[in-house]
Amino acid sequence: MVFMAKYLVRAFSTSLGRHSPIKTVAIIGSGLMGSGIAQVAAANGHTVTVVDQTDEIINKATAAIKKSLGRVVKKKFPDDPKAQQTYISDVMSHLTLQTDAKAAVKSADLVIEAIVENLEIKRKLFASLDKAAPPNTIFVSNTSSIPIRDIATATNRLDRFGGLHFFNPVPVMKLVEIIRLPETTDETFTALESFGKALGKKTVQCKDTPGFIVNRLLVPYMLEAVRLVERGDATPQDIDVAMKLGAGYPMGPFELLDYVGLDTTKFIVDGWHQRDPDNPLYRPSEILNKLVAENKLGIKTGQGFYSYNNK
Ligand SMILES: CCCCCCC[C@H](O)CC(=O)SCCNC(=O)CCNC(=O)[C@H](O)C(C)(C)COP(=O)([O-])OP(=O)([O-])OC[C@H]1O[C@@H](n2cnc3c(N)ncnc32)[C@H](O)[C@@H]1OP(=O)([O-])[O-]
Ligand SMILES: NC(=O)c1ccc[n+]([C@@H]2O[C@H](COP(=O)([O-])OP(=O)(O)OC[C@H]3O[C@@H](n4cnc5c(N)ncnc54)[C@H](O)[C@@H]3O)[C@@H](O)[C@H]2O)c1
Repeated sequence: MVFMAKYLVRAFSTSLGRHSPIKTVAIIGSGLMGSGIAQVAAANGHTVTVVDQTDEIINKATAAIKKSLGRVVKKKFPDDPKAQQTYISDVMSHLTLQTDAKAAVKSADLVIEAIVENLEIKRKLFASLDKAAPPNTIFVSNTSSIPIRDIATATNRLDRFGGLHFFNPVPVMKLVEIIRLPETTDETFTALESFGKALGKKTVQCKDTPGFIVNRLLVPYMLEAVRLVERGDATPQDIDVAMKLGAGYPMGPFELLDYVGLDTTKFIVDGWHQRDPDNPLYRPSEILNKLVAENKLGIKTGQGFYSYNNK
């Protein structure tokens, strides 16, 4: 009986992935996350339009996707350059990159927002997309730290709104958190779950609680690492070595901060500090503020806690 129940659960969850009602996806924001999500959605057969603010940014994103696909095919088709090229061309043929968000959402089953971590900018975007997209289109935000409700109330579709939180680098990280509002319908939730599975990800669900699951635990850890340095207790290099070799993490906290982006990190810390000013966990960090003021944002600008100019 137990075996039968397990079998049915597994069969159902597999069929969910295969029969995702989401075929056409618009992704707003072509940075680290938007380009990664676009790549994975296109590689799994979705028709994807990615939107950003300028052609220059779009070109950069196209190059980043091709570079990442280059890494994927090396593993998928070792020693077969022709198959590698065919795969890359096929994925790219499912992708359009452009600058008109309203046009992009007109035929989308799902809109994924992956723009800068700023509530007012996200609300403004969603308010305008709400008017341009068909009524049945589902909207999600990939926000790291902003309550989904605060973003969703800019629209009139709370029943078709949720959070879909991917992890960086999207082509490699296997998890997607699905955030559900009380108004999110079962139909919307199931569609998001099947979309996550269709992308080959493991999904977990969480209420609209600060940081959801992963960032609720990760952010205090990362900030405590920065405070160790601010107190002069240890260097970033030694802390990174310690956490990799002593705790088994694939990256140390400073490598990960540079990887995630120090601007995104600062947006998260400032937002949580504003919401919860007495909580010492989210006290602003002097080092982080200084690096961001100097446009040292991590890997994406070539300099953060570490320098990447020679890489
Ligand atoms: C204040 C706090 C702030 C918190 C912010 C939160 C942010 C956010 O909301 C949540 C997050 O995302 S949190 C962040 C969550 N993220 C983490 O915690 C990440 C932690 N880091 C890691 O898991 C690893 O260091 C990496 C996977 C990044 C690199 O692995 P590695 O072993 O050091 O180096 P490797 O050997 O080069 O790569 C290994 C394999 O991956 C492949 N590949 C890599 N990049 C690729 C790409 N872009 N495309 C395609 N493929 C890519 C590569 O080809 C290779 O394949 P192979 O078949 O094995 O040859
Ligand atoms: N960096 C991470 O590791 C990570 C992980 C998970 C979630 N997130 C979240 O994903 C979102 C994007 O983060 P990112 O790291 O990809 O940022 P990023 O800075 O790499 O990219 C953001 C992109 O959005 C574009 N953009 C800004 N406003 C826009 C608008 N109005 N219309 C169209 N494009 C616009 C920018 O030009 C930029 O290309 C944020 O909400 C962030 O919190 C980030």
